[in-house]
Amino acid sequence: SDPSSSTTTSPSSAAAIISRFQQYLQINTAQPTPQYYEAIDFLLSQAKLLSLESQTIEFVPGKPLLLLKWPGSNPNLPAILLYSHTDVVPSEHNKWIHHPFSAHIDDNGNIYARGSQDMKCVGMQYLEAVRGLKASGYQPLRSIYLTFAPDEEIGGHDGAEKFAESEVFEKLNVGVVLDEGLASPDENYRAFYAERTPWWLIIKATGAPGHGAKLYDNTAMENLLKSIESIRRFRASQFDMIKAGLKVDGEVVSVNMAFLKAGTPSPTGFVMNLQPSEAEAGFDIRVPPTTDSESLEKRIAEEWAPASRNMTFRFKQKGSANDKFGNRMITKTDSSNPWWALLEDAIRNAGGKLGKPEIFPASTDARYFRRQGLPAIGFSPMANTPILLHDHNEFLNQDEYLKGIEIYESIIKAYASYMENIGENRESKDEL
Ligand code: MET
Ligand SMILES: [Zn+2]
Ligand SMILES: [Zn+2]
Repeated sequence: SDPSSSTTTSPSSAAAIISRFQQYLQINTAQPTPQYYEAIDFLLSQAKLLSLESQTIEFVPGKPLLLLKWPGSNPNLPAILLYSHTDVVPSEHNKWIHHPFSAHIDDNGNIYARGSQDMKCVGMQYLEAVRGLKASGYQPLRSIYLTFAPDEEIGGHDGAEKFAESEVFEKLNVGVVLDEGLASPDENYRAFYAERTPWWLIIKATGAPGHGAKLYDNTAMENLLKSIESIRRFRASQFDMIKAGLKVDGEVVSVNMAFLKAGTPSPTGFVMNLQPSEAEAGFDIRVPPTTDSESLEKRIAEEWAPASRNMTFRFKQKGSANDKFGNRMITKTDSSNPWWALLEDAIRNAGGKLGKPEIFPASTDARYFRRQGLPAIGFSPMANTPILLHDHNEFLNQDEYLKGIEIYESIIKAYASYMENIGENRESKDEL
């Protein structure tokens, strides 16, 4: 038979691997109407070919979470969880050079798709790494779980949050979680030991309504603008520390205005000669794990939305700072956490380089596992790649993707072969 044709049709060939990645990318799982069942069906068909055990769980109807298992030979040892989310953020199709669900590969080998970086790459790379390890005859000591979860991009409340709090999860006896990281424009991969927690703040001003021609105090618009100015100054103070090179993204509080809602609408536009009695603004705030959240809350109550200026505030989302044992949600990177050193070694052994441990500047579902007191590491093997998550023209180069599979084979092997019984009695250890 023709050897070249058998290479291209073999499931382990690069062409077959890339084609499976494209297939996953082509499923439209964009919020707010992700096609979850199509994604799960595709992943399940892959899991069957790999003889993995599978279970689909719907903590909330219509929001399936796929749980796969490669059983280890020693089920008493805590297991490894390879975590990914199936949903992606929406995209403005007509502003992309290739349609975001085409998974088009250009002449440079760049694969364009929403989710190519965040984080369908990682989900499929886990599966491909499992395929490679199985083909090599590897047998894990620890059980390996793969989770494909819904709704990360809208907060993870009906996905990872419920999963991490479930009895199903407790029974898995997970010892360490891998979740997403970020692309790196240089040759060093990035790994994250913590993340900023999201506070989605809505402030509302009320004030006296009146004629558009009148100057008077305590209008809703004026009250809101004073707050916006105060928030803008705070934002600048945080950004200045980054600009001065004193801090990096994950170490300061970010505040960005997400919306402004004010005015009196009419069929022909906003009414111009009427000062509205209400005005609202929404802010995406990200709080580092080291920030004193009480003082930030005080700042919000006293400076950004003071009752004395007829302001109120509420949180659309407010992540917790501490885990369920009252500890800060920070995964250790020192010798007390062998998973970190194992990760570093495994990446190096596969020919990759890892930069310094970082705080993830945005938010991931890893926070729900850290909240359970578990070590969770954010890592997406994308070096030499511009950071394009949530951006137009998100892409990942196919060679980087293939390299990432080798990196995961090395990591999974190191993790699932690790003998030491760790990750147990965490609660009592913290009390000592
Ligand atoms: C705030 S929920 C997390 C959604 C997304 N990963 C983000 O960081 O914006
Ligand atoms: Zn993500
Ligand atoms: Zn995202």
